[in-house]
Amino acid sequence: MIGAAGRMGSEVCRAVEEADGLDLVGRYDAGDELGDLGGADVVVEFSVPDASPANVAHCVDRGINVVVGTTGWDEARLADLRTRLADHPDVGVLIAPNFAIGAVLMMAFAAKAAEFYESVEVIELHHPDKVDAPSGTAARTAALIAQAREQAGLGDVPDATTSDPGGARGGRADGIPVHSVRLRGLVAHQEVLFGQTGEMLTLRHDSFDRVSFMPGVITAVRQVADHPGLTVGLENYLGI
Ligand SMILES: NC(=O)c1ccc[n+]([C@@H]2O[C@H](COP(=O)([O-])OP(=O)(O)OC[C@H]3O[C@@H](n4cnc5c(N)ncnc54)[C@H](O)[C@@H]3O)[C@@H](O)[C@H]2O)c1
Ligand SMILES: O=C(O)C1=N[C@H](C(=O)O)CCC1
Repeated sequence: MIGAAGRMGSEVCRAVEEADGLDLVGRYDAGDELGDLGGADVVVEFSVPDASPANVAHCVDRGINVVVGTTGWDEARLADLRTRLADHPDVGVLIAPNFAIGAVLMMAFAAKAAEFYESVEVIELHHPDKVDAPSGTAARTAALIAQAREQAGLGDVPDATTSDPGGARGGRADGIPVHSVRLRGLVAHQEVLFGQTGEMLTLRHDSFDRVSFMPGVITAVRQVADHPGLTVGLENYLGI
């Protein structure tokens, strides 16, 4: 486990220790020498966006499969990883912005709904110790929605705003409005609002506890070696 001392890392260590047929062979965090990672077959990586690419590269170069939950993997970082994986065709890497089954379904439902609505906005809500905004889940949701809208021939979301000195309209990801809330007491939550004349559809998912991510992480650990190359999104392992 890389990032073992973190909120997610410590929960993953617990889950792996409780899982039948899995052995936790090493815990690594900032400043630790990764070396051969204790001879691991699979590494789980939940660290920080700026450290994750180097950690994953270290594993790939040693032929170790990796399950990555760290966010911040933009297209440039993914492209570098694909290049690296080309030299290690047997290694599997899964990068998933959200391992909660409900969040994976919410993203799939949002992609499905996108073509039917003129307006859409994403609101993500997380604990205030989170360092990145928008969340990886919101960024991925926006990318999926943007792709579906483009395929459906939908243009920009309607928005007549011409004055917004304080940034009250929030940010944009792939052209989709995204609003990031940071609030003590929250864990990880997201709403996707779809609007059409006379109606509105709201999709909402809540992770109230980090245990919600563990079934997805354990499923990924068990499957990653059977999926060589780079996979983005747990839905690809779940047949969603
Ligand atoms: N995919 C998901 O389902 C999911 C769920 C929750 C969080 N996340 C993401 O996981 C990441 C971690 O979240 P968290 O809440 O556990 O954060 P955290 O701050 O609690 O933990 C991060 C850990 O990484 C360690 N770290 C920092 N630099 C490192 C390095 N170079 N090498 C190894 N370890 C290093 C830190 O010391 C810390 O222990 C974030 O990017 C977050 O967005 C993803
Ligand atoms: O707690 C976090 O940080 C989370 N990050 C992921 C994201 O950015 O989408 C998933 C949910 C929790």
